[in-house]
Amino acid sequence: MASMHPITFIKMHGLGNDFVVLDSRGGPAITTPALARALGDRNRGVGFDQLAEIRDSDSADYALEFWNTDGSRAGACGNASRCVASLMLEGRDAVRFTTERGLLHAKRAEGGMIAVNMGHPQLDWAEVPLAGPTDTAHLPIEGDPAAVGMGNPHCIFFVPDAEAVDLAALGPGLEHHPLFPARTNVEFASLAGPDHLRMRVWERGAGVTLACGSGTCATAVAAHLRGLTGRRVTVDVDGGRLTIDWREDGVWMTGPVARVFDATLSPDWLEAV
Ligand SMILES: N[C@H](CCC[C@H](N)C(=O)O)C(=O)O
Repeated sequence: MASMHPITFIKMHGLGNDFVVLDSRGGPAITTPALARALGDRNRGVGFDQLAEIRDSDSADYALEFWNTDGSRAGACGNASRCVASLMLEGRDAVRFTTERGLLHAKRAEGGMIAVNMGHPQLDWAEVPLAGPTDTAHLPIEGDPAAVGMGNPHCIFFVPDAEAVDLAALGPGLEHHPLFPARTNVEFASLAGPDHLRMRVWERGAGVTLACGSGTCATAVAAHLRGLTGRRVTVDVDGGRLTIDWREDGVWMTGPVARVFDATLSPDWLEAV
């Protein structure tokens, strides 16, 4: 892939859910499926769970586009949204940005944390999307999972012990289950205490990750709808802790972010992509 200008990027993570952030505002979009796959290669590229590209927006402060390591697009990514917001919040109290699912908001929270409103959950089968009319609260899949959309699809299982689940063994089959025509992210959660969940995730297009913001929101929504928790919960994922608050104006997610390094892609490497 030839490029006229050096491409710089920022490596970030939220609870170990790691990202390459590209900023192509003021110019043409950079990411292609081939570039996402090459950059996502942890041996020959940089490595990430998702790539987030910042674009210009007519209606908000900026727009965000998300890519998985397999070169597919993701409609939502909560942790990358929080990471990019932390950059954009410099000198501002709040930011508004557009994603595939619409307008979202983010702001600073206590202790250096960043909070993002991930919007309203999608509980209708067509919105998730599922393959046909189905009760999203109880899917006809062994283990009685629920389906929740957060701008991307999630299939959530409540199990006695999330830590005992073999994600790598179960993830691929569920990601490609025929009930989910756009594939799905898969979460396994157990109740760790009052309004406290333990959750682990297999991500569509990326595999096992240490955290998934949209998945945490979807799990908190499903847990509340099943009567397991209130509307505000603490969720422990493999990479740390997120707080989810399902309010009137949407599902808020609060947690830490980290900027790891800034770098420039080598033109020679880019040429070979
Ligand atoms: N890690 C992201 C979700 C990526 C979802 C992606 N794997 C998809 O294809 O939907 C998050 O923090 O929300």
